[in-house]
Amino acid sequence: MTTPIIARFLLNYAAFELSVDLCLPGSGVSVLFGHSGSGKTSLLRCIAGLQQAGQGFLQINGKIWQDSESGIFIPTHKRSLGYVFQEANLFPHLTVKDNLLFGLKRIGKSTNDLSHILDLLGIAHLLGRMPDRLSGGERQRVAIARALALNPEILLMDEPLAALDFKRKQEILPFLVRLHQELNIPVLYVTHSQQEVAQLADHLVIMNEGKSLASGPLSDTLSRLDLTLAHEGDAATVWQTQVVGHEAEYHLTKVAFTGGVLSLPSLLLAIGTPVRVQIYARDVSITLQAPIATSILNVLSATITGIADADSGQNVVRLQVGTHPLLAHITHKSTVLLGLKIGMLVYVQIKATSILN
Ligand SMILES: Nc1ncnc2c1ncn2[C@@H]1O[C@H](COP(=O)(O)OP(=O)(O)OP(=O)(O)O)[C@@H](O)[C@H]1O
Repeated sequence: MTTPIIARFLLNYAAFELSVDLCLPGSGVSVLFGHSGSGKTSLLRCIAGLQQAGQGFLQINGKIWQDSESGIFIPTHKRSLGYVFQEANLFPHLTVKDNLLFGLKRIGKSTNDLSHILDLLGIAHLLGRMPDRLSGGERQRVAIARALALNPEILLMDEPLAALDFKRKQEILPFLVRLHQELNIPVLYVTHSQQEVAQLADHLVIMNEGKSLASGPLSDTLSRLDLTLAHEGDAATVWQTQVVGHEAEYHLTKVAFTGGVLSLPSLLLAIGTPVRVQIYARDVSITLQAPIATSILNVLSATITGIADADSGQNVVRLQVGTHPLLAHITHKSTVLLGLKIGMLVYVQIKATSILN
């Protein structure tokens, strides 16, 4: 059992107030998502102790790092945390190895102790290089390794991919996904990118004007009809599935989730491999009876759990498939013609899925 993170802060700048009361999982990736200026970095800085909120309570891994009522404020250098910024900020005059060893020698560690981290981030072959001979993505992977080197109890990442171009982002994301699967410390990850949310988040916090508008498991939060995310053109839910079989003759892979099986374009993955799939609301249609002749392979039974008011002729319908929430964007006319109501048992047809990892 991991202890949840408790973070309560009231921080006042001249023209901005951060006021949050969060309880976050003590493992996995919690993404802080929100518009520019919503307070994501300020929250991360309060957690790191780089900013001292006038009123605050922070508990990480069962330890109290701040309790303004009791006058407790552990300074940043005594907090067991790793911090990764947008820019890698490596020491330019030191090799990758010496950058990693900086701070480690003091506690008698060598790069041998880091072999797992080096493997995870694919940087073992770069140890002798100077930072100016690294690509942006490599530099950032070294910065992440440096943040992990001291074995922190939490990893804070502030838009670690924002300074990279599209190609470099695609290059580094699989490393972050691997980290996510193998790290057993909690990660707080700030981003504006929906792609990073879909690929990395287990828990999603939506920040708005210094407050947490929503905080919950990824798919539950993505599918909340009272939030704008579910209404956007690229609204989607993300399901955790597992490879259960392949149909080589049709170039298909079957993945199972609690609620059924999905067919996906062929994946070269062993049975049992976890796979995240992203299902766009625009790719989901609803039928009252099981379709008998349809080209769509993924037909699942579902229960309607919510219908948002029609906006410009379109309804957002939230469904439950097994234990997974699902969104469908359908025309208001279809909602009326089919007589869709909360609680109805229906079938969903899922036209396409994006495989995230
Ligand atoms: N040291 C400071 N003094 C005064 N105001 C500040 C300070 N730091 C941040 N702010 C203000 O606090 C608000 C929140 O800033 P913050 O950097 O936390 O937002 P953010 O959500 O991380 O934004 P972005 O996504 O653009 O990085 C902004 O209005 C910013 O101008």
